[in-house]
Amino acid sequence: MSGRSFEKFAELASKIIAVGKNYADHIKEMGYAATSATKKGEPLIFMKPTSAFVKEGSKIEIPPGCANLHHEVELGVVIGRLAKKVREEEAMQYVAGYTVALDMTDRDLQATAKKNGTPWTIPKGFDTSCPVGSFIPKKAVPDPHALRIWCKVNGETRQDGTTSDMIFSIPFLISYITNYITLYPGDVVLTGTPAGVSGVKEGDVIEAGIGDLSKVRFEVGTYEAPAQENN
Ligand SMILES: CC(=O)CC(=O)C(=O)O
Ligand SMILES: [Mg+2]
Repeated sequence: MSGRSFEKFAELASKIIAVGKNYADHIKEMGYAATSATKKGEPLIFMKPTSAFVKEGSKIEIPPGCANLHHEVELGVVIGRLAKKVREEEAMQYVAGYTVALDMTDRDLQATAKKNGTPWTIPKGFDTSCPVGSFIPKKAVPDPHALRIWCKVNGETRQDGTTSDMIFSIPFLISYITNYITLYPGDVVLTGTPAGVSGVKEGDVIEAGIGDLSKVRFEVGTYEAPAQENN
């Protein structure tokens, strides 16, 4: 993204790589047996399409047929340089900054996918499933593993955790992911959610933040077709 501002990360062709089961309290609330994300003790990785990005000012759309839409507040890591097979010790050099993100999830559809062993593409990747805040430059965050991360629905606190509770650290995750998938400037890595995920419905207001660094506000709504232009 040379010469371009990272403020635009959500408008470019940026991948969203998401990490699941990275906080023990969330693993517990979801009823998972072990604290390792996978049988091999490696992180659980999935992707969201770029069409999942939504910025403040637009609504989070409830996907068709969804009766159980959950919020998951997450620290988003914005990649600054092409990263391929990066060593853990050098991984932070590839970080441009951070953002507050929501990993919106159709929980019923995800449960069905888990039961059937099918991918989470629709339950995690539907349009507007990745609301993001503004870009926070790396220099504004002395320690990304010591940040309060919180989420409120209609003013009521639902999630209040700390990034110090991540099971897999940011350098480990970048190294692990780039061993398989090359990351490009503007790509975003969602680092998992702490406990407290809960359902939202039309009209609810979700606020989320990372410490005092960044705060976002999104309203939950339904899809509104753009007005037809008369030729
Ligand atoms: C169980 C999940 O939905 C995994 C996930 O996204 C997480 O943040 O943990
Ligand atoms: Mg998540």
